[in-house]
Amino acid sequence: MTMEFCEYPDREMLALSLADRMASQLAQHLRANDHATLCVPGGTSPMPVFETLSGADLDWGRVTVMLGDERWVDGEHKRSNSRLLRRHLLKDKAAAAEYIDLYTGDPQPEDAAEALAARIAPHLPLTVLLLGMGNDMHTASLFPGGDRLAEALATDAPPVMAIRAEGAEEPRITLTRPVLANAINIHVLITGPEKREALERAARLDPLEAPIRAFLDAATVHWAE
Ligand SMILES: O=C1O[C@H](COP(=O)(O)O)[C@@H](O)[C@H](O)[C@H]1O
Repeated sequence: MTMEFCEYPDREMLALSLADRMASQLAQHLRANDHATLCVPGGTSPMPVFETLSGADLDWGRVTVMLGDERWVDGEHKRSNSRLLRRHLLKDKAAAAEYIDLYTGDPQPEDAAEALAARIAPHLPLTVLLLGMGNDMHTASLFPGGDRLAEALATDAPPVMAIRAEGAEEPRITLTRPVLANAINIHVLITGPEKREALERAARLDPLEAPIRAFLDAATVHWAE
């Protein structure tokens, strides 16, 4: 499989079109299955997609939503990915979705990884996965230089792992390569020239240097200036 690249005239068009595509994939899955799982990134880029998706006409009561990674901070902290999700996605029609919060309140993410793996297991494979990417080519919390990156990128990695990296401000919890790469539909959302250049560079590198690389062959990349 090779990466599909979609370029949009502006960020608004990107958000509308990507949200529509993700909603269609979830709806199609729900026509043949009882449940669907939507996995999304944190950070700032996906906000407009969330805003549109939250109003999508879907049977949200049969959809489980989770993040691909979380910063180990309280749910009300300004850097919490869950906080962003609650404000921009889990509202309107999407308020009916089940949400699996990766932040458990345990002192360290290591304390929570095993229980989280058991919690997400019945919801796999992910039906629709949206990934973001940092300028350093990290995706989810798979950071270049992360203390357990090689383990998290291994094909036999545990589904959920704690990870620490210089580029991350706080300890993280992340879904790992086997869970992410096994998603039925994979989308990558990036905006701006710097991220486009980083993505093009990542395509020529090893996942250990550019973790997003691990998912590109099966992904549709969505980009706007
Ligand atoms: O720290 C994170 O960063 C990436 C990219 O975020 P953005 O703000 O540049 O869009 C995000 O995909 C990841 O989920 C998040 O934890």
